[in-house]
Amino acid sequence: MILSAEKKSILWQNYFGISLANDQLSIALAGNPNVGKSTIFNALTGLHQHTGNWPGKTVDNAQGSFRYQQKSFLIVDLPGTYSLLAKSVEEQIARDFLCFANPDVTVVVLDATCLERNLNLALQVFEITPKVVVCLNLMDEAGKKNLVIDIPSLERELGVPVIAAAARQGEGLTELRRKIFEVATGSLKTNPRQIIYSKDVETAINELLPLVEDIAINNALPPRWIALRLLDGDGSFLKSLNGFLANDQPSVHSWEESKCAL
Ligand SMILES: Nc1nc2c(ncn2[C@@H]2O[C@H](COP(=O)(O)OP(=O)(O)OP(=O)(O)O)[C@@H](O)[C@H]2O)c(=O)[nH]1
Ligand SMILES: [Mg+2]
Repeated sequence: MILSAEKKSILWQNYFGISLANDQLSIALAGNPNVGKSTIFNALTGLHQHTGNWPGKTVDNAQGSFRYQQKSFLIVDLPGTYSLLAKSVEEQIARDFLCFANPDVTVVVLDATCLERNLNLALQVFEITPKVVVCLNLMDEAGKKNLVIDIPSLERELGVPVIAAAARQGEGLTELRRKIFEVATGSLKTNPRQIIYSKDVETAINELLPLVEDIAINNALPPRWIALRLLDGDGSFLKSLNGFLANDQPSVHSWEESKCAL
């Protein structure tokens, strides 16, 4: 379900302490630590930035805005995370934002010098939202290591736009803005690669789906993602989900109630 602009801006204020205007398109900037997220954030937003803390946490929060093709964009620089199976506070913040904020586009920044490790996060984000642009940053460093990356093939394999960039040198950012615009406005449709798990896991997912569907619909969060976290026994995610349902979706039953139905 797509949240209305009004409902989304209330949710952002209440849950994330971020002021999102009704006519603004929203961008989440995610990636492993130290891959150049803040460099990209600074290059896109210039002086139009606002920093603070995430509500109730001592972790920095940076938001900024820019205009492109007569549209205003609000971009949120998320803490670096290796995985959405969150352990640290930083990882929980990034995971909660990606799961509950419903950004119009998520930019996943990858380090081109260690693609394999970085792709893990991209594949996890694909399970939450199709509206993804991959920014393959540090291409200059990859060049120094004689790494050659076949971008069109990677794009085909991933099913989302892949932009090669060297953000410190300002390379790739014009194309990045264009793809952000196209995915956020829906003029470019993506089809991110989905992980198919073992037969047993897929059977278990299918058994859980009917039980989590109405939670998922009200949250704009794919039921499959919720089912996977239940199978993981991911207590941190379930706690966040309950908190979110209690604060913003009081009409939706909590996970504790759904568990009774299982
Ligand atoms: N060579 C090169 N260095 C870059 C590039 N992009 C960013 N850097 C450098 O990489 C370092 C980390 O960049 P940040 O933008 O702070 O990375 P980050 O992802 O925000 O890091 P965390 O917030 O700690 O997760 C800085 O020294 C940047 O100047 C690039 O494309 N090429
Ligand atoms: Mg940073």
